[in-house]
Amino acid sequence: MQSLFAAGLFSDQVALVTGGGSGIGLATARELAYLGARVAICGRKMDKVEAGLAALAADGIPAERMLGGSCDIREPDQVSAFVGQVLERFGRVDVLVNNAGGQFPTPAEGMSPKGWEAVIRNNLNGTFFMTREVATRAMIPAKRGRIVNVTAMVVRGFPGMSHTGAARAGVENLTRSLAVEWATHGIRVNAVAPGNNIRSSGTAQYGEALLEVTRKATPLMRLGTPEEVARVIVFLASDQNDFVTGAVWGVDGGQPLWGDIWSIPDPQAEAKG
Ligand SMILES: CCCCCCC/C=C/C(=O)SCCNC(=O)CCNC(=O)[C@H](O)C(C)(C)COP(=O)(O)OP(=O)(O)OC[C@H]1O[C@@H](n2cnc3c(N)ncnc32)[C@H](O)[C@@H]1OP(=O)(O)O
Ligand SMILES: NC(=O)C1=CN([C@@H]2O[C@H](COP(=O)(O)OP(=O)(O)OC[C@H]3O[C@@H](n4cnc5c(N)ncnc54)[C@H](OP(=O)(O)O)[C@@H]3O)[C@@H](O)[C@H]2O)C=CC1
Repeated sequence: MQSLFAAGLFSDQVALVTGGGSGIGLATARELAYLGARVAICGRKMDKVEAGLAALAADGIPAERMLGGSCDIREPDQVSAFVGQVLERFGRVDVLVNNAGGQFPTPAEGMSPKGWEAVIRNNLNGTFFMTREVATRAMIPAKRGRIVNVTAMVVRGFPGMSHTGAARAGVENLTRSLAVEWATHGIRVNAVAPGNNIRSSGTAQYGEALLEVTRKATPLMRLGTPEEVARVIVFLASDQNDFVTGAVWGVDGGQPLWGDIWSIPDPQAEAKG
């Protein structure tokens, strides 16, 4: 592979990427590993994690520089066990990419309390549990860390998926709070918000028709790639990013600025006649 970044940028560093078995997480783990990092990836399903490890191996990353494990970020005990495994194997964590997440489309009025809670736990709680664990056990003691949270494009709300809109907005606010609280510990905390227009294993489940709607609502008139998102994550995770913290960077082809991104019934259809 070719990288925008200098070879060896992450030598001697350890990166933990949640949801690193597929999509944006895998593209991020791949680039970090290519640049010299030892990488740890996790997900709920071990087959996905194993496929991710196999993809990294096929790219020439040596087995001793990677670790995969099953970990549901919603479960503090599993988070603690996985971070323990990473520390036992690699001894440190320099970079944490909180990429794991997801939701399901549903109108708010049809959402059950359990459905709401499932998505808040998956995106907001899980991110906090992992972040706190890595910070307290690795980054704060080392007085050094780079955390990048992957959110979503929620500046216009998220009609049709209000649970994830609320959770991602929560993560963005958490990003700002921790950037301040942990500046003194040498930890930078940023977020990357992919547009709802990245072609990945994740968006594949929404189908080509919806992807086409979202492509047409993107000023650049194309879908983005996981690698394009990964590049921004990697910059924010690097020591080249010396003066950016508490920021939320969009990677979205201009999507927040224009167009209907998501086909929900027109809320004003009746009024329009
Ligand atoms: C291309 C066009 C634009 C697309 C924009 C999209 C932008 C974002 C893209 C991405 O995020 S890519 C990543 C994609 N991957 C996913 O989103 C999948 C992630 N989803 C999950 O992992 C799970 O669904 C979940 C959110 C973690 C929930 O799973 P959990 O096991 O906790 O739930 P359950 O215990 O089964 O159910 C709890 C509760 O939630 C309701 N529910 C769960 N799934 C669905 C569903 N698919 N549809 C409707 N409702 C769902 C379920 O009914 C339960 O409630 P009760 O019925 O018991 O009240
Ligand atoms: N692609 C896009 O257009 C957009 C993506 N995003 C966000 O970007 C991130 C990456 O998405 P993308 O690569 O596209 O999709 P993927 O579905 O490929 O990636 C999501 C990854 O997260 C893992 N994951 C999900 N929930 C958990 C959990 N509770 N614990 C541990 N791992 C979990 C999944 O593995 P497993 O199922 O095995 O747990 C999977 O590997 C997600 O947070 C997604 O919501 C946001 C906006 C747009």
